[in-house]
Order: sequence, then structure tokens, then C-alpha cells
Amino acid sequence: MAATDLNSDPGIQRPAPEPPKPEAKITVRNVAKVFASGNRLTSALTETNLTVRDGEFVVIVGPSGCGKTTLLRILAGLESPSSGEVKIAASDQNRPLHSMVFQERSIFPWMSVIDNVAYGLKIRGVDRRTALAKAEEFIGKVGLAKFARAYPHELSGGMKQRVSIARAFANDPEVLLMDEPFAALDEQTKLLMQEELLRIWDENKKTVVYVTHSLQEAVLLGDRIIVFSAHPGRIKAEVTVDFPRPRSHKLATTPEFSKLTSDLWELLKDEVIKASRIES
Ligand SMILES: Nc1ncnc2c1ncn2[C@@H]1O[C@H](COP(=O)(O)OP(=O)(O)OP(=O)(O)O)[C@@H](O)[C@H]1O
Repeated sequence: MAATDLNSDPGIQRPAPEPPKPEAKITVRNVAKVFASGNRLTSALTETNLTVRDGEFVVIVGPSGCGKTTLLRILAGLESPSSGEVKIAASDQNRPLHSMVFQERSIFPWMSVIDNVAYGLKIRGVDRRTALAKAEEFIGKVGLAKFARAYPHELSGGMKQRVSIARAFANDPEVLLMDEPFAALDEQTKLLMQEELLRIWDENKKTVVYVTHSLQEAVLLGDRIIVFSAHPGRIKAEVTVDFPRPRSHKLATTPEFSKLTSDLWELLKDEVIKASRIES
């Protein structure tokens, strides 16, 4: 049979082109981590395999001590894996591979807000004017424009955490690593910050790996949720979150949201029980 040239016959319907597959931004292959302290060995992670697509918001949940922070620290290059490998695909040599936002405030108390936010850019050799302009842009996005020249001691806890987030986004890293960034905030501030993060993320579509204990937060923020087993951690399940974006807290009032949160809890419950036995 002769091959048909689809381009030459206007009567023939061409199959819809496949959407391009987003490339893998983060690849975690067979990663294990054992900590040695004195003559005691602690296995924190076993056989961890994970691929995060470019622009994907991945949330990790799991019981206390299952290795979530360890995985994030390995991704940030702060720990090395005992075995296996981690790769972050760089799109631009001038961009940092990652920025990390921690639970505890990690801004410099002796620097003004704007200098804190511009810090990473200046370290990378971005000229002062460009760095300050970029910093101002993100300070505005997190609602701190009036406080750009203030010092951390003049800010509330939530405002300091906004500075950390502005700094992380202003750095324009290949991936953003967030370790329970809102855990220390009061409930109302946390709700505000979650919506701000959603809004900034919608504008930037950064690749994010986000650790949380809150299942509601995981469902609200994530494209995909990775459920870890109890210590030593390994991936037990993955849940895709299909809710359309932009999202807000209104989503949390829907039955679909409640159902997904409760399904997630069913997946996690046994692991939390196992972890509580390990700890006691
Ligand atoms: N530097 C270290 N030295 C020795 N053991 C460590 C070290 N860091 C972590 N661990 C151990 O590795 C395991 C995983 O710790 P990790 O902090 O990654 O867990 P986690 O899931 O983030 O916990 P949580 O949810 O409570 O923050 C724990 O048993 C912990 O005690």
C-alpha cells in the first residue's frame, strides 16, 4: 500500500498532534540515605524514585521522621545520598539550581527587606540596579511594597516568611524547595500565604517540591501528591490533583476537595500509626 502524504490531500483529517511531553526537571533514582551518628546508623530513605516535570508543583506528605526533609536537603545539595542519584536539569547556566524556603525564618536580621530579597541575585553577580528592581518586583508581589526598606525586627512572622518567599522567587531558581514554609504561622496568616503562593506560582510556574504535614494544604497547592511510608521512608503512593487553576480556598468548600483529602488520609493513616509506634 502506498504511503499517504497527509499534507498533500486537504480532504484527509490529520491526527491532532500529540501535546509535547514536559521534560523531567528533577530525577531521583534509587536514592537511599543512611545517617551515621557515633556507632548508630539511621536509615532515613530507601529506594526513592521520583520524576518531577518542568513547571510541576509536587507536594510530599508522610509521617514524622519518614525522610521528607532529608529528601529535600538532598535535592538542595545540603546532604549527599548514600546511594542512587539526583539530577536537576539546568535550562540556563546563569540561574541557580535551587532555592529553599524553610519553616523557620531564614532571612538576615541585619539586612533590609530589599537587600534580603536581592541577596541571591547580587551573589550571582547581577548588577545592583537590576537586582534591586527584581527584588522590588517580588516584594510587591508578596504585598510588602511599603516595607521594602524595613528591617526584619520590624516585621511580623508572616511578613518575614513573605520575605523568604519573595527572595526564593526573585532568585529565579530552576526549582523551588519548600519545607513546611507556613507551619509556624497562625491559621489566618497561613490561609493568606497559601493563596499568595498560589497566585505567585500561577504567574511563574516554577517547578516546586513542597513538604507539608497538612493534607488540605497538599490538595490545595499540588499538581501531584507523593505519599511517603513510615520510617525509613519510601514512596508509598502518588495522587494526581486535577482541580483546575487558578485555585483559592473556595476549592476547600467543595465535596471533591473533601473526598480527595479523606482518600489521602486513608493512604497515610497506617503509616502515621506505624510511625507513632516507632517513636514510642
Ligand atoms: N543529620 C542527621 N543525623 C542523624 N539522623 C538524622 C539526621 N537528619 C535526619 N536524621 C534522621 O533521619 C530520619 C528522617 O528525618 P527527616 O527530618 O528527613 O524526617 P521528616 O519526614 O522530615 O520528619 P518531620 O516530618 O518530623 O520533619 C529521622 O529518623 C531522623 O532522626
